[in-house]
Amino acid sequence: MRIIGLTGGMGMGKSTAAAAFRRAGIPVFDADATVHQLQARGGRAIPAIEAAFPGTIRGGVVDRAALRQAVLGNPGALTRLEHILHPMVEAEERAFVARARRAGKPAVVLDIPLLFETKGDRRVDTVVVVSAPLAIQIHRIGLRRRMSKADVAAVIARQMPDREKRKRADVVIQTGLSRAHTLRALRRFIGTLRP
Ligand SMILES: CC(C)(COP(=O)(O)OP(=O)(O)OC[C@H]1O[C@@H](n2cnc3c(N)ncnc32)[C@H](O)[C@@H]1O)[C@@H](O)C(=O)NCCC(=O)NCCS
Ligand SMILES: Nc1ncnc2c1ncn2[C@@H]1O[C@H](COP(=O)(O)OP(=O)(O)OP(=O)(O)O)[C@@H](O)[C@H]1O
Repeated sequence: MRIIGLTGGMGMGKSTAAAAFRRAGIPVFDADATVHQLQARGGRAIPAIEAAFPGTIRGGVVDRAALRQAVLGNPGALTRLEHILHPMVEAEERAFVARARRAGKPAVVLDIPLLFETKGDRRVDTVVVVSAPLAIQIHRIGLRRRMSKADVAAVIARQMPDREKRKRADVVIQTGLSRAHTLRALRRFIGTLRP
């Protein structure tokens, strides 16, 4: 089974690319969504987050805005949060890969924003990086997310620079042009996966 890592900075187009893989019948593991599940009602991460960041759990679920406030711009706190979450995300990822293997899937995609930062690139066969110029990245984040400019800058600063990701990629998908252009490039890559 071919394991493809999909990564790229915030707003670079990971979710758009992941949707194209899903449409082609390739199962996608979504690390951001896994974090959300771990923090939602009954989520496994809630007790540890409550202990480390008192006041960020409201009504039994993580108040993400409050947690963001507690960790962004505070690298030590963000590292503590990552140490709680990343082992749980990796356990979910391993279970996902094992299920796909048992089901005889020819390929899977791991959509992981921090793929390189967490050394996840060692666990995949091919790394696909989605990339667009910084100005377009910031514009797209602004369209979609209710995050302050300072929060956006803090997240981008935390992530490996785009040029470094491109250097380490096996395949770079440009998302700075039209959506049609991006989808064509993805279809070309997906075509190379057929046995
Ligand atoms: C800080 C939190 C509470 C903010 O939640 P919120 O709903 O506001 O944002 P969301 O999760 O959608 O993330 C926004 C963007 O920031 C990126 N991001 C999230 N956490 C991190 C991080 N630790 N380092 C770099 N980028 C990150 C995401 O990939 C996404 O592009 C949340 O992102 C979180 O719990 N992060 C820690 C877990 C983590 O490292 N996630 C990254 C993927 S494994
Ligand atoms: N090739 C493209 N052309 C035009 N717009 C695009 C393209 N790719 C993505 N977008 C737009 O850019 C925004 C960000 O894309 P997407 O949600 O796929 O990024 P992401 O990397 O998953 O972001 P995040 O890490 O913040 O979740 C979306 O509003 C999407 O519609």
